[in-house]
Amino acid sequence: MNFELPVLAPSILAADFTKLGENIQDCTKAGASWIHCDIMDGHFVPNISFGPSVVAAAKKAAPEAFVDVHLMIENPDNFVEDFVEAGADSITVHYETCPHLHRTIQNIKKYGVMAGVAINPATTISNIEPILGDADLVLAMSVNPGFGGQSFIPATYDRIKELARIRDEKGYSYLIQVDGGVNLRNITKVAKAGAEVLVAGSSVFRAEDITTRVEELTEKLSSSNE
Ligand SMILES: O=C(CO)[C@@H](O)[C@H](O)COP(=O)(O)O
Ligand SMILES: [Co+2]
Repeated sequence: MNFELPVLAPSILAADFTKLGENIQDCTKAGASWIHCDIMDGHFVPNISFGPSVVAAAKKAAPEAFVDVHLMIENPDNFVEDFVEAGADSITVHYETCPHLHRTIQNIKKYGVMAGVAINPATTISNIEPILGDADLVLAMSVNPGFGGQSFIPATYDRIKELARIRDEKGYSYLIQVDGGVNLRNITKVAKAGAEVLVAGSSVFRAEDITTRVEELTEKLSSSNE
């Protein structure tokens, strides 16, 4: 899969589902190479979103896009195969839902997709240190998971830096992803802290013009490297 870092991952949770394909294509037209899909079960998080059929529809709308599936569900192992079949290119599970996280990560990798580990804002990074060498992606949640449209929690900046420090020190290779409350005002600071995959939902899909907003956010990401 071809993408340059840092990369924007528009979250379709905030899309207009009556025009999902069109909304996604507005993103890819503007150069978005990732699409983020939020799966919520009403148990781990207090909200229900959608399942594999919507992920399959997203993949159909943009077959060339990298489909990033964020599982905010209990017992994620039971659903990995369904999301792979739906077209997921990466599957991220929450540390908080996985008593056998090592096994879950290996199970995801068995399908040949990227395996990610997410942590809630209140979870200490040291909890996932034993698994960091196996993870392809680490997602530091910058809001409490469950809803779009929340405000970015500023303590996340230090957590991103810590994840980058551990990766350098240990020679690991995971991508650092940040999710929640990313917008035009803070995206440069989030990227400069070391985030490489930046999820944005409401900032993209609630904009007057989705394509323009993706271009604006991507431009800020490109210049954050300078
Ligand atoms: O996983 C989640 C929320 O739990 C996110 O992916 C949100 O969907 C991001 O939305 P915004 O905060 O950017 O509106
Ligand atoms: Co998400």
